[in-house]
Amino acid sequence: SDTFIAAVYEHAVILPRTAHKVSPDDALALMNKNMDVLERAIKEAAQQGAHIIVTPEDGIYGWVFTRETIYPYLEDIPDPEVNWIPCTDPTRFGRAPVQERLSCMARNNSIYVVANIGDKKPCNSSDPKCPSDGRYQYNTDVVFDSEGKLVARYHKYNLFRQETQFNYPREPEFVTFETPFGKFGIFTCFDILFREPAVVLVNELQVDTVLFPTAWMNVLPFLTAVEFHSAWAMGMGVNLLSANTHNTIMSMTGSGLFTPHGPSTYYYNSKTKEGRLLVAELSARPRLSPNYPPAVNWSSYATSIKNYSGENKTFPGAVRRDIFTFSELKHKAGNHTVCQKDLCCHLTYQMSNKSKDEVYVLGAFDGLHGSVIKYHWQICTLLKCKNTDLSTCGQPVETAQTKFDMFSLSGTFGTNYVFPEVLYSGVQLAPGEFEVLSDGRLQSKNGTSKPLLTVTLFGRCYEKDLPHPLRSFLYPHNKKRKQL
Ligand SMILES: NC(=O)CCCC[C@@H]1SC[C@@H]2NC(=O)N[C@@H]21
Repeated sequence: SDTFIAAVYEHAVILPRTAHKVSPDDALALMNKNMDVLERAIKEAAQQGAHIIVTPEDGIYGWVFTRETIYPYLEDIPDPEVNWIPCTDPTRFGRAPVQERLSCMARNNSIYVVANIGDKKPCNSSDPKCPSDGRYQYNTDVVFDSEGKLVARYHKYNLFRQETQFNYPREPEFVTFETPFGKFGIFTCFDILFREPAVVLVNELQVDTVLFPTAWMNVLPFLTAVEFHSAWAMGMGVNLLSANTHNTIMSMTGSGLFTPHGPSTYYYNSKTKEGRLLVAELSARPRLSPNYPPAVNWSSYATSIKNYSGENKTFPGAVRRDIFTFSELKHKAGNHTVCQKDLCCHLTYQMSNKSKDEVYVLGAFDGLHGSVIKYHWQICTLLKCKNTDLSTCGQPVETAQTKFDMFSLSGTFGTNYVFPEVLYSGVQLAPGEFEVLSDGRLQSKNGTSKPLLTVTLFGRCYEKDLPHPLRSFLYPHNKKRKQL
């Protein structure tokens, strides 16, 4: 069929009450409490006609673990090649109550169910990389089809900071599966910032829709969940079904059904403690749709024009640890250029009202981001400073009062991987209010309906990333895959 109905559930995970190791029965009791909530969401999604539902990373037991304390929560998850329906044959691969229950939820409600659980794989001294406790532990996504069959298993490749409870898989896995409603790929959370497996799934394996369980901590100004995930779907030209964990203390909120044209529906709520189900109808094969966005040459416009207004003063400013080059937008309207290293960013803008209480800047960043894992960003951004003191430009700010009649932002990017972001006051997206031209300009269509926080072209130069320090230490002989 041309379309399908997709659902994501932002789940407020019930966390373990103790940091100590618990028995397998206690671990299962906690996981069952979470699965009780997920089951209600799955039933509701199925009633609304959904063909597939995505639930969040860490959604069944949380994230506060050591290798040892997570062990009772893990199950051996077989390769889907084995053709297994845990609901009808629960003991075929040993004890697997979580897989059994997820499979039954899928089967009983005739819906594909996507969940994130932990996989354990015993190893021994014949494997020189085998951890000293005799097992590998993986952060794992699983997919059960509408008959309850395990059809996909994906081990998270780009672990985030303190996920010390899990191992890095030796190689990235490129997991896809076909359905009557398109080809699907899957990866998890921090993976979205890297080439493998994310870009390979889209550009080489040509998936239509990416399934994306996440536990994403929001970071303004460029990396709040809905902002970046919506931009990634647009930049890559695929559907992205993003289910975030809901935990406001950890700044985790923001889920959505994102398409190549922008968000179909999304949710961001930092006030409530409740979860939320989102359901929407999406194109099954967006690349075949007549209005699929044309390819973009991200540097075409910016390299073709002369730098605007060379006499604007620039100043350095920190966005977290990254030092940007900024230039203040002193007037109600104008043209600006700001450059850093190989990147020049151009902006034409007109504010609806120029308030004395708010300062906006144009910023450029071209360099390595990150302290342990170092990966290369090229960023052009129009952003609101926290207050009128220029030293606050780049600090998180959630509200604004200034609307724009127009903006047009472009940059001399050295990459094809540029993700267009527009964020309004209150961390709200701007569906249908902006467009990306084939020459690389990100511009408003009819001005902004709400005050503006940021307009950003977020570029990733994957080939300039430094080798991952831990992965190179563990697996020094792994070859770099040839890039397209
Ligand atoms: N569970 C995860 O893998 C979390 C990862 C991503 C969070 C993103 S990565 C860069 C930003 N820094 C954060 O703390 N949150 C954002």
